[in-house]
Amino acid sequence: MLKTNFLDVELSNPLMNASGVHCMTTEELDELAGSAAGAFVTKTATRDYREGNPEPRYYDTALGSINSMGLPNNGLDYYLDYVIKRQKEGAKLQFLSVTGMSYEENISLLKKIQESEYEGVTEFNLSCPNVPGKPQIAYDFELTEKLLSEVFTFFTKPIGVKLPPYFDIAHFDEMARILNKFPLTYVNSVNSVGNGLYIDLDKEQVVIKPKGGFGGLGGEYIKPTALANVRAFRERLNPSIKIIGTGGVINGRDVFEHILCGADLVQVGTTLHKEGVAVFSRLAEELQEVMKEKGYKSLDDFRGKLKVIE
Ligand SMILES: O=C1NC(=O)NC(C(=O)O)N1
Repeated sequence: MLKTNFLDVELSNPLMNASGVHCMTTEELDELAGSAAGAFVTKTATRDYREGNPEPRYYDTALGSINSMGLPNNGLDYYLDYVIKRQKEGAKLQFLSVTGMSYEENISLLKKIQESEYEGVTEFNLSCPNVPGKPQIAYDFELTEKLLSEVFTFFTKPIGVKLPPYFDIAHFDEMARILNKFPLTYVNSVNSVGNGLYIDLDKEQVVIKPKGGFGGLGGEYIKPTALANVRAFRERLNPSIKIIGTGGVINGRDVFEHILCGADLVQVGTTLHKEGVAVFSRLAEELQEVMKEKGYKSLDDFRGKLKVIE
């Protein structure tokens, strides 16, 4: 009922973690691999190990979360070794998330993956909002086009881009125009809604230390934005470019809405952080329930079929 196909690999369901949540260590990754999730993605890796921003840097709220992690990770080799090992053990589909701390590092990271034994998917994170002084790449259209143009002069393995949310139709148009130039496997919309501010009223204080309390928002706050980005890119991108929908998934109905907007896979961040890997079986059951209520037998029956008001 929930089975889906991605790069000719059959997945039991369209659910996976959002990069950054429950995927920093091999123990966490093993737990994801052993869970009901259809697939998993690693924490975004930079070339070298990164401590990340000072704590507190993550805070769960009633309606979602705010984070300013600052790309803490164990370095590319740690994650590359992990996915290659699992690939040799027969893993069919894996996602490795990467980003560089400079233009040159972005290129050198992808060259290293291209030259490695890894045959899985690379998720190129163009949208981390939390490294002080490092603007989100994908908000710079020229830079994004320049970077992807160079990447595709040598990169031939499956690759998707993790995008920030856009809030202007002209930006959807411009970004889609650029992305349609490249043989991307997919586009993942959205990363956290950058630079929000959450206040502890009793203390009259922010709740995270980095950047004066500014951080990326996740959870219920961002579902309408996430759905709009999934829908906008599905409407604009070549059908050969798949869509991964991320943002605001609390229950099976939210998963259904992402797929209705065009998502092929759906990632879960904040709710996974709050609930642990049991969230995947809950969401799978709830999605099946919604589909049954509506008389759908497969995801293809309703994917991308959101109706407008004529
Ligand atoms: O791309 C990212 N998005 C986030 O919301 N946080 C992390 C991070 O800060 O490392 N990175």
